[in-house]
Amino acid sequence: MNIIVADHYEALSKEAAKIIEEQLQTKLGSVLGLATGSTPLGLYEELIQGHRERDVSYKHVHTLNLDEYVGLDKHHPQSYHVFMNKRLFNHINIPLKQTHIPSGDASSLLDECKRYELVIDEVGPPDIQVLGIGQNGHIGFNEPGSSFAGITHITELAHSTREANARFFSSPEDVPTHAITMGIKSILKSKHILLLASGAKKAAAIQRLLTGEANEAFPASALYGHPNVTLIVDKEAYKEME
Ligand SMILES: O=P(O)(O)OC[C@H]1O[C@](O)(CO)[C@@H](O)[C@@H]1O
Repeated sequence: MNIIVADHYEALSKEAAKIIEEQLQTKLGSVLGLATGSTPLGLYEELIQGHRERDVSYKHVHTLNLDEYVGLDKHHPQSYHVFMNKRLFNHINIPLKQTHIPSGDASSLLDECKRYELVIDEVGPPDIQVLGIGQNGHIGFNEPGSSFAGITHITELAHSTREANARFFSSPEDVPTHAITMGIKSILKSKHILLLASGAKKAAAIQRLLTGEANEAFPASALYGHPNVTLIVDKEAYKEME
């Protein structure tokens, strides 16, 4: 695992944006795997700036998002569809038909999981997959105990994940109980994984990631089995290692 320790969150976001923009220079029609949550927000701002100021183009890019809440339609303000449109897609020149996010309100969630796995195979694998990490080590919405052989599936969110994400909802009970997520096996198909972690709240997870062993109790440890992972952390998230 290649590790980049950035001084602070802004530097981390710039490092990640640099890697993505280099990828886009190499291959116009790159496939980007994207994540939600707070961590990639700075990266998305950098990418928007790169599009506006340096003419970085997304015309031929395809994106694949990791997950979506079950039960929220794509216009719900807390859906990951709205998140991605507001935070990135509406500000760059990517045709929306080239952006892919699982539907959390499909009439058959099982069929939606199968459909999305086919989309991953048709569009992907991502040249770069952006990942955040939960305090409990989740990647995507693969909570502790998720199989490393898992493909796109419906998952029950851990209590701690619902608590952590309650900040985005008007009340904690409004946080959905389930999500549709790419499985760990689907995530590991990506050619290069960019794992981002910022802030003291992630320090314990990063320490465990860098000192532990592969174990389904800690989903991020599945990344040991991938040949091309770059971890970009800020000093706060890396402090247990120093
Ligand atoms: O970046 P955050 O908000 O700390 O979230 C970490 C991870 O948790 C999730 O938001 C899911 O809870 C992921 O999408 C994200 O990668």
